[in-house]
Amino acid sequence: MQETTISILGAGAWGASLANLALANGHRVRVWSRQGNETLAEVIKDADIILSAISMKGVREVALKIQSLTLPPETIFVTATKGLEPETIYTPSQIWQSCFPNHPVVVLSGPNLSKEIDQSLPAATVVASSVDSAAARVQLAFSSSRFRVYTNPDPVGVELGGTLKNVIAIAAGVCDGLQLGTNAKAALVTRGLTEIIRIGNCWGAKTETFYGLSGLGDLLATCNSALSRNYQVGYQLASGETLTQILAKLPGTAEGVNTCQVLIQLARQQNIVMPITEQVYRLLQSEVTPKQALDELMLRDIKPEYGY
Ligand SMILES: NC(=O)C1=CN([C@@H]2O[C@H](COP(=O)(O)OP(=O)(O)OC[C@H]3O[C@@H](n4cnc5c(N)ncnc54)[C@H](OP(=O)(O)O)[C@@H]3O)[C@@H](O)[C@H]2O)C=CC1
Ligand SMILES: O=C(CO)COP(=O)(O)O
Repeated sequence: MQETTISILGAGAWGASLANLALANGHRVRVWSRQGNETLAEVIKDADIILSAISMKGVREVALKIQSLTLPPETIFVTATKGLEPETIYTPSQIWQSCFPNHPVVVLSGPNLSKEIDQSLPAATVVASSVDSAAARVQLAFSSSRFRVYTNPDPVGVELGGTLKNVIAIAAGVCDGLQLGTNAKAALVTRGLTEIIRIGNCWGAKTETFYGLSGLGDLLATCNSALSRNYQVGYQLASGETLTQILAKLPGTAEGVNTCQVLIQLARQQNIVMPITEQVYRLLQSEVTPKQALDELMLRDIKPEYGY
């Protein structure tokens, strides 16, 4: 395998897992975090690939810092963040691309609970870019017998699958916390996917992408695992804890909390019907209890399965 210099930005759970995957493949790997001793300039020097696993709230700040540094034009940016910027409704890849218009940007997203990856359990993911050669380079750099990497030509669709499922994972946690059963969970996840496709199409994402690993695949993983922080938020809300209490003890980031706010803003502006997302939003705002949110969903007007 071609040895590559990979700089990972963010030493949280996902950044650390991705750094270990790259190290195991024999690449030169450097990791930057706010807590580290090395400067950003030192860490990204001579990087072939700069991979960001920074949580959404820090993406633009770090991208702007790198903008002031000099980079060779062939440096590839990879983004593994699953969130939306509230002010612009940009996805992370759109932020990186707007800051670095002449560099290839690749999205990496899939059903990838970091704790399982850290145990070397098998997993698959997707890398997507408008620059095929960049996606192929990242695919090669991260592929191994325990991490199967597919390419996809729809970066925004791949990215939104990972981002939008976090809101449905909060709802899935509530569903399990209330012990509503397997039928309810299947209905919730399936109707959740309908909402994801409905709003995802607004960004120009392809419907078929949402049926792939980065969409349905990640939705299934996150809605069915206690390892998911977003699922945990919902599960603990169902047991009566407040959002403040839950977030205070949550290990790491649950991006779905902020993503839900951004989605509701967009859905209301564009008149997109998103009943599950709406109830998750109201629950996070303490406007409804989990039981009231369930009743609101079950008692909506009856309608055909497809269409609004
Ligand atoms: N964990 C997982 O299983 C997966 C996570 N993801 C996504 O990856 C992203 C990161 O998740 P995860 O690693 O779990 O989260 P963590 O909370 O564990 O880590 C977040 C990282 O972002 C950094 N960060 C936050 N704000 C800033 C800032 N302003 N400037 C610089 N660095 C900042 C943190 O730095 P510091 O330590 O200094 O606070 C930390 O390194 C999220 O978008 C998540 O949805 C995607 C797939 C799997
Ligand atoms: O995105 C993830 C798995 O693919 C991680 O999910 P959480 O952020 O909910 O832990």
